Amino acid sequence: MRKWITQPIIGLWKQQIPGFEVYITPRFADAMAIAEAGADIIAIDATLRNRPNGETINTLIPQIQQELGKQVMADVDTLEVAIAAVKAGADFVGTTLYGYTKDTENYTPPGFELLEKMVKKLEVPVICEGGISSPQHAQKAIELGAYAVVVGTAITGIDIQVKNYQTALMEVKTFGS
Ligand SMILES: CC(=O)N[C@H](C=O)[C@@H](O)[C@H](O)[C@H](O)COP(=O)(O)O
Repeated sequence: MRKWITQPIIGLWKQQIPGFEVYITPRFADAMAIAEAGADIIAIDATLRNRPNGETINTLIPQIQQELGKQVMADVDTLEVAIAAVKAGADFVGTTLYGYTKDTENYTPPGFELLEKMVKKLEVPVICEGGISSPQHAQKAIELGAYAVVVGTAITGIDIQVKNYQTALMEVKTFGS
């Protein structure tokens, strides 16, 4: 992508590491690979859960900024985690993990409530990511003060969308026959 566009790219690397729940850019080594691939902003899981090699957001965020010269987007699930990430130096925070951690498993993205709280409390730009599935959702996020909106599955998840149509139509067929 870097070769074709000049717009800023947010990069991340999902890595499942046995024994750890953190999987979005869990280690500095992962961030390094993303930086080499041409990302301008590196998104990391900024929750306070354990990560490999004893790394923490307090070591990882400054290291990415100082050694790689990249900005950091902190993917968070709660306001407390967002505050800690900003304290550690995060340049952006995102609602990415709202609904995807033990602390938020009873909530469903988009995290508009979290977005509102973060916009009110934090000095850094807040990105609304996760569960944005219509232009109206995106509009609402911006109205609530989001600096930017990330749309994933609703645009790129063609396999999921086809499956949803298939499931819905199978139900009609089963119940209707
Ligand atoms: C929780 C997690 O792992 N989120 C990931 C973040 O990198 C991606 O799988 C999501 O697609 C992205 O956040 C956009 O969300 P949605 O696909 O709902 O628009």
